[in-house]
Amino acid sequence: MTPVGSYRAAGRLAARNAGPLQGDISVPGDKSISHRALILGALAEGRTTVSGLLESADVLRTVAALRQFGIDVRRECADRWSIEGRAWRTPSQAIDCGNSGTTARLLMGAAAGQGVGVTLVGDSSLQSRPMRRVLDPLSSMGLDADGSSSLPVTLRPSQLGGTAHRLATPSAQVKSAILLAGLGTSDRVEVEEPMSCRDHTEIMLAEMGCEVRREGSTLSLGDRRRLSGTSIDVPADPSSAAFPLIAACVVPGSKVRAAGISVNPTRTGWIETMVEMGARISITNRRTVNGEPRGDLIAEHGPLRGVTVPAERIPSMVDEVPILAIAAACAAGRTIFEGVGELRVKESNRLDRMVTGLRANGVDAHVDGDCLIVEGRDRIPGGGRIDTHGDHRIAMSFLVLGAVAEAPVEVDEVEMIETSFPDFLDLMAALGARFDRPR
Ligand SMILES: O=C(O)C1=C[C@@H](OP(=O)(O)O)[C@@H](O)[C@H](O)C1
Ligand SMILES: C=C(OP(=O)(O)O)C(=O)O
Repeated sequence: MTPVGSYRAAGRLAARNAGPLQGDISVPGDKSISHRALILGALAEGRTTVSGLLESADVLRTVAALRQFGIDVRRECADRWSIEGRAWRTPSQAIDCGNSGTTARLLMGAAAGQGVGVTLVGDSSLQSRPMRRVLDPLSSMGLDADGSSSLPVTLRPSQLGGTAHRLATPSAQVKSAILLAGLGTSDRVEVEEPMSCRDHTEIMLAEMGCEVRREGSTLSLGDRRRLSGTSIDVPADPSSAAFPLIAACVVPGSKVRAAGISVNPTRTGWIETMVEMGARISITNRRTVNGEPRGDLIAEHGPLRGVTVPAERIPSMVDEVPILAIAAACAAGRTIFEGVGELRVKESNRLDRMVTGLRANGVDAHVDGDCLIVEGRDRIPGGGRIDTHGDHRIAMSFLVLGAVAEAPVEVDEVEMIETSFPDFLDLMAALGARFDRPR
């Protein structure tokens, strides 16, 4: 194996156990809040400025898309973006959402509400992800769209009315699409969520002056639906922070600190789960900025035990299940993740990828219905080669496993880590992780 100089290159990469991970890290901005800051800024009257924006491939897809809708979105300087809200224009060409489900689904809602037509396309992974869950409620509001259940999808300019929609799956993307579409009508717009899922859209709508009410599990838009431009500071992404912090929990002798991480309760299911497993993770310096709670996190190595994670908690940790499955592999006893069927329709079938990858590294895991079951071990043999199916969270999860396994763990591709966490490899290397380019 040849040691890697710059970790940002594409291709295969192996991670090997090189001892403790230690240091302070600066985790990039939250992906969900970054998409929303751009889209809501484009829907607002006046100028919105954003600091801490995540400059990852997925978020840059949203930037490019908004420019196609005629919005002036600029990177003013390092760490400051501006968006001048205005009426949206019908784009002259199809919008390529790349690998980003959030871009595709939130833009469907926003474009429908703006009464503009658009064709949305995506990469092969995004083309295989379900879009009916967004198109059905938008159609019930009066959207005229082609009949397809996946991308490419064409929306035609439509005048929307109201809806009272109960989410069939606890999806923040679907909830957000309906609320954004609802900005284009004065009719009653209600969304009922069976389990609470990330609430960044509601929080940011309210911050920008839109009336959003919650009664129990039902959200509704009030009469005031005009947004005013504002300043947004994006907290660091807890879904990205989970990789180095969980790595610190499983690699003996490690201690990692990360400041300014979103600790919005709709995102902290992974911290709750790790703490239940016995992990030494603490949150200090809690504060709220733009209606979003954030705090400083410290994670240290310690013994973990298997737990059962209830289905109701999954929406608050839906993107962290792969890295939590790595923690479960290092825990004493069995961990059961209940109600994780949604992982089948992410960038890859993440249940299948985790089971196959864990087994390739000597860890027993299986799926039973919608449950993922991982049998923890006190030593991880490693030595597996992972076919990531182009999924960033699968690649990062198994590179973390390599930091604790006896033999290196190799992933087939690392380029797509750019979609959510462009600095992941360099940040892990700065903590002491070692990656090699397999010959
Ligand atoms: O709204 C969002 O920003 C997101 C919601 C989640 O998807 P679902 O809405 O499909 O659960 C999550 O997996 C995705 O990474 C980001
Ligand atoms: C599922 C994810 O994102 P998206 O739905 O935006 O593609 C993710 O980042 O894990």
